[in-house]
Amino acid sequence: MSVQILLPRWIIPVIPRHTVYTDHALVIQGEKIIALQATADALSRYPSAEIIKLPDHALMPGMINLHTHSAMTLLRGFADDLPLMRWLNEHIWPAEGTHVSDEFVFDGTKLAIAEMIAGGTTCCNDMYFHHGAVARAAIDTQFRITVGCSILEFPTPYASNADDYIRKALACRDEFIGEDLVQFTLAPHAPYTVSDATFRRIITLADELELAIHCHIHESADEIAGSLKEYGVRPLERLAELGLLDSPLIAAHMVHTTESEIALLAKKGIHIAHNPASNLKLASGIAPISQQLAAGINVGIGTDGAASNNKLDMFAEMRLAALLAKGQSDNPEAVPAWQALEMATINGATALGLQDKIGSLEVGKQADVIALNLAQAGTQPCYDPISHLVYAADRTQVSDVWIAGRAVYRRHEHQSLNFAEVLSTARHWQGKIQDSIAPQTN
Ligand SMILES: CSC[C@H]1O[C@@H](n2cnc3c(O)ncnc32)[C@H](O)[C@@H]1O
Ligand SMILES: [Zn+2]
Repeated sequence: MSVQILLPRWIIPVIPRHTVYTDHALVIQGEKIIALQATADALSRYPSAEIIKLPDHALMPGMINLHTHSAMTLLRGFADDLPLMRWLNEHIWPAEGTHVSDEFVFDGTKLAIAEMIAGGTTCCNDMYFHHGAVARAAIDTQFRITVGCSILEFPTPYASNADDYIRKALACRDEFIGEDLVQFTLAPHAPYTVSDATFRRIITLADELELAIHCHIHESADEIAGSLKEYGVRPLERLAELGLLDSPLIAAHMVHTTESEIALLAKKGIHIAHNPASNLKLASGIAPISQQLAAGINVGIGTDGAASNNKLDMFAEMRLAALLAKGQSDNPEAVPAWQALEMATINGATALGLQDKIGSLEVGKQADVIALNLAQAGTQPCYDPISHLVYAADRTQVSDVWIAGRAVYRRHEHQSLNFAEVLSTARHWQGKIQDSIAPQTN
C-alpha cells in the first residue's frame, strides 16, 4: 500500500487538546494515519514514501459540517432576508416542490461537495430528499457523508406520506450498506412537520436498525409558540415524552433552550448541531452554546443549507461560533480558539458516532486531513497557529485535502470531481429555476 509523508510547518492534531507539533511528519498508508512523528524519524523509516512538502502550511483534521442540506446549493440566493417560516412556506418549499428530483439532488450535492472540499470540509451530516442521489454524489466525489433520510407528513414529488418516506429511507440504507464513506440517519424534519405517531415509528426503527436520528429542534420562537398552541408543551417536552431523547439524537439548532432543557439534553447525551450564520440570517436567534457546552453537551458546528447561510464555509462558521459565544455570554473567555476547533472537528465526529475514525489526527484514524497555507498577509506573523485557524484564516487558504488517505484537492485543484462540469451544471439549473418561478418580492 502506498505511503505518503506530509511535511508541514505545523500539525494541529486536535487531540491532545492545545497541541501544536513542529518538525513533525504525518504519515499516511492507504486510508489511515500510521505515524505522527519527528520528521527525521519518518523519513528514515519510510524511505520509499511519496514526500509532500508543505513548508508554510498547517495540517489539521478535516472539518465536519454537522448540519446541512447539500443540494440546496442550487437555491442559494433564491430567497433571502426572511424569517424561517415565510422563507420555507412562501419560497423554498414551493421551489423544492417544482424542481427537486434525483437529478437536482445529485447535481446540487456535487456542487456542495466541491465547495466543502475546497473549504476544508471532509465530512457532512446531510438531510434532504432523494437520499440515494445524495449518497451517489458523495461516492462519486470520494466525500464522507452521513445521509439524513428526511421524513415528514406532507407529500412532495419524492414521497407521498410519512410511510413512503420511511420505506424509501430503509431501501436506500440497504442499497448502500458496505460503502465506507457513507452512513445513514433517520431525519424527521422538525416537530412541526412530523406527527407523534411518526416520531414513535422512527424511534422504534432507529432502535432496531441502530441508526441515529437527526432533526431540526427549537430553531425559532415561532416553533415553540406553535407547539404550545397545538400540544400545550414546548417541542422538547413533547419529544421527551415520545421517547426521542432516549435515541442517539443530533438536534440541529437548539437556539431556544432554557436552563432545565439544557440539563435534560446533557443528561440524555443529546448532540447539538449549532448553525450560527443561518440562525442569524433567518433571525432565529443566538443559541446559548457556552451554557450548553458548560453543561457537558457535545456541540458541533453546521452551516445549514446554502439557501439560508448562504455559504458552506466551516472556517467562517467556526469563527462566528466563537465570537457569538463571547458576545452572548459577556465573557471573552467563552469558546476559546481550541474549543471552537474541537467543535468543528472532533465534536462533529462524536455526534456522528465516528469519533474513533475521524475528527483528529491520531495514529489508526482515517486520514481525513487538510492543509492551509498560512504564508499570507492575514496570517503572518504566526505566534499560535490554533489562534490563526479560528480567528484569522479563511477557507481560500486551504490548499490540499485528503479524505480516507486520498488526495481529493491538490494545490487548490479538485482531484475527485470535474469542477468545470460542476459549474456548468449549476448554471444549467439556474436557467431552469429562473424560468419557472417568479423572483422573490419581500
Ligand atoms: C426534509 S429535508 C430538509 C427540508 O428542510 C428544509 N430546511 C432547510 N433549512 C431549514 C431550516 O433551517 N429549518 C427548517 N427546515 C429547513 C429544506 O428546505 C427541506 O425542505
Ligand atoms: Zn436545516
